[in-house]
Amino acid sequence: MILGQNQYGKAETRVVRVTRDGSVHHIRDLSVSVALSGDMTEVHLSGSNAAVLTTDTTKNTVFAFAKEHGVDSPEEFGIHLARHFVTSQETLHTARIRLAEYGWDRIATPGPEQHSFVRRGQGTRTAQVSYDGTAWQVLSGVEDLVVLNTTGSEFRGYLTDRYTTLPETTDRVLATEVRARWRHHDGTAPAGGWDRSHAQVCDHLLQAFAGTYSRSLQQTLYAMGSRVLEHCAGIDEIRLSLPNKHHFLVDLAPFGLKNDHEVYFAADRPYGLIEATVLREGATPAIPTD
Ligand SMILES: O=c1[nH]c(=O)c2[nH]c(=O)[nH]c2[nH]1
Repeated sequence: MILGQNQYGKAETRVVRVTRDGSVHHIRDLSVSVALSGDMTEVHLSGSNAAVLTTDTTKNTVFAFAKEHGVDSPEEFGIHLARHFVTSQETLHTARIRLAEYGWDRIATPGPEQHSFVRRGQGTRTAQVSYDGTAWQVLSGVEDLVVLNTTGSEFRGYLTDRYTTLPETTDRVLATEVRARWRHHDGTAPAGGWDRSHAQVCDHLLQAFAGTYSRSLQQTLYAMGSRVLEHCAGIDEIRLSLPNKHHFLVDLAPFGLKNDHEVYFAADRPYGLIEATVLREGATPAIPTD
């Protein structure tokens, strides 16, 4: 028997960092998952824990780093953690830090105190930082970003066989829940910073979704990915996973009513799942496909 790939660490540490600027407070809210790999044969085979930095310690490090370094951005926080684990223990060779950020918007209040927030409903920001002591990989991303076009979408001209029942449509609702991850060239920070870059990419994704006349969700996906690569020079690769959130026109004829693209049944499953990577020419694909 041979021990194959293995990794360990504390998953989904929820850390909320409040920064107090007098009576004006700022908040960053993260879920941080640490996965470490290295000389871990003995812990699996003989039960010696001598090479293991405990998952409890990795959780504590997340909290301590939130205090000591603050949270500038998920990417920057992940870089601090990955560098720390790989450079502080000889037995740890690689670190992969996954982060999800839950956004909070300020609730505008009349007085000088600014300490009230409302959870942002628009997508969850994600990041993944990997470091092996030499090379950095930084992926930024977004998930749960739900978007819908009420027209400007058709689907026809597809293959048919004896099992095909789907009618062709020249006007349908197109809706999806965007999951996107994009890779920064050499793990390098964007010129305007991680936060600005993230906001720009999300805006390009939304503009491409809204602005593309869609002959398929596949075509929309490619338009979204290529718009990001066209506008963001530091991004080499983007992977999109787009569930087709089907909206079926309801047959109102039994009630003597005409349905002129007004009433839809929003089915939640099954759903088509359209996934692809869009790459800059010459780039090597490195974003995992799962
Ligand atoms: O945009 C679409 N792509 C498909 O591949 C597909 N398949 C399907 O049934 N509906 C759709 N819609």
